[in-house]
Amino acid sequence: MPAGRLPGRKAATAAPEAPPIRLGYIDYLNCLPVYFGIEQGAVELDVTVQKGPPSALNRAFREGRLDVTPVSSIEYARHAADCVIIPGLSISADGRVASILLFHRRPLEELDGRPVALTASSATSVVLTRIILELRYGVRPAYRVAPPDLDAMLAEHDAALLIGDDALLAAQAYPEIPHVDLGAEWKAFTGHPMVYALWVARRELAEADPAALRRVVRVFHASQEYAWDRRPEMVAEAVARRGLPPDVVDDYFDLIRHEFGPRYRRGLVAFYEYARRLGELDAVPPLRVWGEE
Ligand SMILES: C=C(O[C@@H]1C=C(C(=O)O)C=C[C@H]1O)C(=O)O
Repeated sequence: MPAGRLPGRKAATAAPEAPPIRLGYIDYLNCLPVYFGIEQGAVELDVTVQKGPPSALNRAFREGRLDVTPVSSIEYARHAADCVIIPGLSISADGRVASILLFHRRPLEELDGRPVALTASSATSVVLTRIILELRYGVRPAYRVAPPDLDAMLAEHDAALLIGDDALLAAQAYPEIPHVDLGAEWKAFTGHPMVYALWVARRELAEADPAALRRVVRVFHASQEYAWDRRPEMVAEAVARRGLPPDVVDDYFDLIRHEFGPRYRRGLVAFYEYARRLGELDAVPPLRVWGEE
């Protein structure tokens, strides 16, 4: 669906003059279980939608062009003062994730000083790649940001990071190219689940119109319930959208988690600690979850 309004109807309780919420939507299957009910018009929310890769939504939010959106978890840490975290929601996995993949032409232990391509779509997984390569494997490659095209990336680099649907599709298209799953690597290295993205709202909006934000939170939860109650339809929609085999999509929807409980929060703080150690963060920010402050 192009950027524009989702088919959800205007909420009856919205103030008539309230402008629609500007909502971000990561254009990957990992967001479908959160937005399926809204897309299908099953739950009401007055929104305009901007779709894009995480890096584009990170930037749009930073520049004040979105009110509520998923952002890379590292992006939250870099701009924590300007936003609040929507409770009970994330894009996470407890180990293998299937969509955060480092494809490699030589063993990871041999990547010291070698060129490694990092997808321009990511922020969090770029840092995760550094943590795994530098702290787990003890190598320090020469990183370059590149568009998410595996052929082009590996023509000039010894390894390439892809995320989201690009990674799911590349694993199907290039079964002969070895890859590691960075969610599994993170779990083996730290024992923690990994939180890749958080939904955030502009702090200004949270303070000026808490009722609007409460509505959004309710709708997100209702939309997810709708999605999981209709898992076969959701899988069929995902298959139609991306042309992935149904069993791959089904497996993916088992792996990807949207919770943000204590274990996931500890995993996120551990990730921030490592990021700080690598100079990717000045400090580990507090997790400011809306309603808990
Ligand atoms: C698990 C994923 O989570 C994501 C990874 C992100 C990142 O690396 O910055 C940001 C948002 C999510 O899309 C994925 O995209 O595969």
